[in-house]
Amino acid sequence: MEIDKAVRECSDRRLQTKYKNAVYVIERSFILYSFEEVAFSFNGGKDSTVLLHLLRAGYFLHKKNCCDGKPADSEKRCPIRTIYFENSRAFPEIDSFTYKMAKVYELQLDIISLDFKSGLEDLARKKPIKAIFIGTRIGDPNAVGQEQFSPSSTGWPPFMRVNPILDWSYRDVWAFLITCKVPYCSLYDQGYTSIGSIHDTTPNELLRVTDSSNKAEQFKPAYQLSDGRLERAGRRKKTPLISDGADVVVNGVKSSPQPNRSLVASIIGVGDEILYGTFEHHLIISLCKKLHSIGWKVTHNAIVRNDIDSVAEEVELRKSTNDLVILIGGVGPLHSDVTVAGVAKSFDVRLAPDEEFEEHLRHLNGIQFTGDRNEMALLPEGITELLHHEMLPVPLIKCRNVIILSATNIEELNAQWGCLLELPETLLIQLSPFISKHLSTLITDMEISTSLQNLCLRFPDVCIAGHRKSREGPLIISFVGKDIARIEAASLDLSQNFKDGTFTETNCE
Ligand SMILES: Cc1cc2nc3c(=O)[nH]c(=O)nc-3n(C[C@H](O)[C@H](O)[C@H](O)COP(=O)(O)O)c2cc1C
Ligand SMILES: Nc1ncnc2c1ncn2[C@@H]1O[C@H](COP(=O)(O)OP(=O)(O)OP(=O)(O)O)[C@@H](O)[C@H]1O
Ligand SMILES: [Mg+2]
Repeated sequence: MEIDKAVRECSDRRLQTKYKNAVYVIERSFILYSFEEVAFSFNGGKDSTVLLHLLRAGYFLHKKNCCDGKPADSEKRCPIRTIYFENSRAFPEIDSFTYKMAKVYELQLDIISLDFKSGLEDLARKKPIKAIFIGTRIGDPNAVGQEQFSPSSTGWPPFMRVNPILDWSYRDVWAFLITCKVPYCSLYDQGYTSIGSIHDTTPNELLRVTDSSNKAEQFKPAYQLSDGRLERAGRRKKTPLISDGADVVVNGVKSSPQPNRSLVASIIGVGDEILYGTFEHHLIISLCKKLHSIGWKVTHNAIVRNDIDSVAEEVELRKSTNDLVILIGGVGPLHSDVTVAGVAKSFDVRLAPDEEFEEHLRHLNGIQFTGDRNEMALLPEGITELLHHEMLPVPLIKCRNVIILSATNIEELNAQWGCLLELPETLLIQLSPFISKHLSTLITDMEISTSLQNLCLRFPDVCIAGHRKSREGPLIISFVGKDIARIEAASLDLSQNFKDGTFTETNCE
């Protein structure tokens, strides 16, 4: 069988292991379920193309091993029931590739023109389907919590989702397609790295090449994307990020601005040593200043213990009410480094080995891990995005709207912050900056308190605060906001309640 032979004869040990495991899952499924009870969910994408050829190999080997040594009637033919959910938003190239493959390999194609759930309900009524092969891979948004055999979710018709390539990486997918020299949809040679609908998919910007001679813009083929974590960079996010007026560019697509919205962040420092008072956390203060300088509001700072539950609780609390949560501290190989585990727990996912991250760590430390795996390379499964930048020795970890910084000193923090600002996927959009005005006065707190209270009610959009550096020194009233006219109006309003000369403008805070 040509697929089996190509993989067995190649020198890629890792691909051989992945292939062996996937074919094992497929062969066992053919034993567990009769041929009429299984279906293949095929949509012409790269992952389902890999699965198509694994199914062909698995079907052939199953026939050979289980049917009294009688091989399948043809190496090519794989008459498995194949379901394709067709819709008008699919790329024509995907449609035609799907139909072509179905013809070449004699798949029993069922074209379904309903949404996934209704289509599967309809299928369950008409056919005795018990298991469906799907090309889901860890890292796909819907892979969270899935195993190689995962029953369908509550509310869906009952069937087993069989995910033979769940643990395959982007690199494994391309290694397989190229090693086996099988055809794949032409869009992947035009820079598309993951394909959704015509409305939300563009070529991956990371593959763009500009030919300076004729100004033609081209894209390298998908298999040349070196960092598989960015395979979905050409897929537009379903919920565009919010902005406070400037154009927001998400994956190269401009979205309309939402004036006067602001973005909020929380910072969580992890470390018993900070709570004991033996270590001052200058990094958190510095992060506050950095966020403020790009127009973000910091709503909450917390210091938590080096304890998985303490981290998880705090992240859980902050992630739903903030646009971004930044964690700092508790990252590394020590027993007390529990930040990553805490983040996984807060999202209710397990930690799983991340081969790409492991390679970065190995490269950095030259470590030969003694155990099976390096514990530092265990990352929250299905929700982790590695943030790569040429200035970062190891990528930073992002899980949805939570970013984990590994900086231990101010120099490292400055470097990591600089990189975050340059990476579009960090969510750190630069907003219009905050403007502040400070008035200094020698009147007492008692004399000014009522006026300030009323002022706050009239100007809820301006942050008005008073502080003094010493009991005897002047009181400084600060006005902070984004609208200079409102800040001026608030400070004028206050001055008008007192006699001339009561306030002087000052630069110092
Ligand atoms: C054959 C098949 C079975 C699916 N089974 C489930 C399921 O059991 N539970 C579920 O929540 N979604 C299920 N889905 C939906 C997918 O998880 C996912 O929502 C879908 O692929 C849409 O992905 P997209 O939003 O990236 O297009 C299934 C999809 C297919 C094609
Ligand atoms: N329209 C569809 N019809 C049938 N199966 C589908 C459809 N859309 C998704 N699937 C199933 O879900 C799997 C995962 O889809 P996904 O889009 O992540 O991968 P892909 O389309 O194979 O490759 P790519 O990531 O490059 O788009 C597919 O491999 C296929 O099994
Ligand atoms: Mg796809």
